[in-house]
Amino acid sequence: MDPIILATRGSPLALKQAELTRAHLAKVMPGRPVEILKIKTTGDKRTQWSLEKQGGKGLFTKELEEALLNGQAHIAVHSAKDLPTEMPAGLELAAFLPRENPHDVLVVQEGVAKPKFIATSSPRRRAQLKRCFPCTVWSEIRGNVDTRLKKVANGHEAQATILAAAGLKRLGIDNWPGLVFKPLDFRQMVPAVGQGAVALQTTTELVSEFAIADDKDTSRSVRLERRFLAAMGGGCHVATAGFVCGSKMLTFHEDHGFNEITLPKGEEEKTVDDFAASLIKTSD
Ligand SMILES: NCc1[nH]cc(CCC(=O)O)c1CC(=O)O
Repeated sequence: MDPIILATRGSPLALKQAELTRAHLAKVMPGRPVEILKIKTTGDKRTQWSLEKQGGKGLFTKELEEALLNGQAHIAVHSAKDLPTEMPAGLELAAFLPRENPHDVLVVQEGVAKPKFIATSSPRRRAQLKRCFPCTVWSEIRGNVDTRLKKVANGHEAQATILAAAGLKRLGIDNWPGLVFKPLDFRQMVPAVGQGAVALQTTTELVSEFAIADDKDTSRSVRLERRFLAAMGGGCHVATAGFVCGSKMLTFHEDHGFNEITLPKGEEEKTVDDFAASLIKTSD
């Protein structure tokens, strides 16, 4: 039987996500061999680029999408968080793996109660944590999860950073010499849209074939979160956050602060659209 080819970035976290996908497909489509194709994205090549200033959309996804469109791969495995809301024609999200812990974690040098210097390249994280640490000086940080942990532990760049619990968990990291991990609750830090979820993207022709791999609960939440982000006109360079849990959606936006809304059954999409429209209207 022809193998299913998974396109993935080569970072340690991306490779873990590809392995998870392989294991998940082995369960839902037993007997189908799965191969992993590593692809370097612009974001992997341009390690010195500021994600805020030169970031642009799709820095970690574009080359994976190209592999789908030119037939090199059947599925592109993405961190849902890194995936722009606009998708090239002919591509769709076929499935989401069950979501990992969606929380963010403040990683601080041991013995530092209030970090004066925090490094993060995420405007979402900075805008939210500024409320807890108004006097902190903020800088950007790049690199894989372990690179960032090393940078903070050796103290050259900052005294603290913020990481996704999901990434740490998937890499099997639950402590680091010289650092303390402090999980942030949702009121301090609304997660990024899609955080903790792995999205399986395919061509339109293959969507139905891989729909069997979809975790319905994750899919519903992340699709609603992405709908909110799209309505707010955001990518990862805007401080917009959204997280759906059961019948609630938590949001944060730099101009509108924190909000919690209820999503009535059967009217979830309309409620998200109306809420986004009401926020946009108040900023006119
Ligand atoms: N932007 C990089 C990125 N993309 C996804 C994750 C973590 C895993 C996830 O959220 O699913 C990370 C690292 C981080 O934010 O700490």
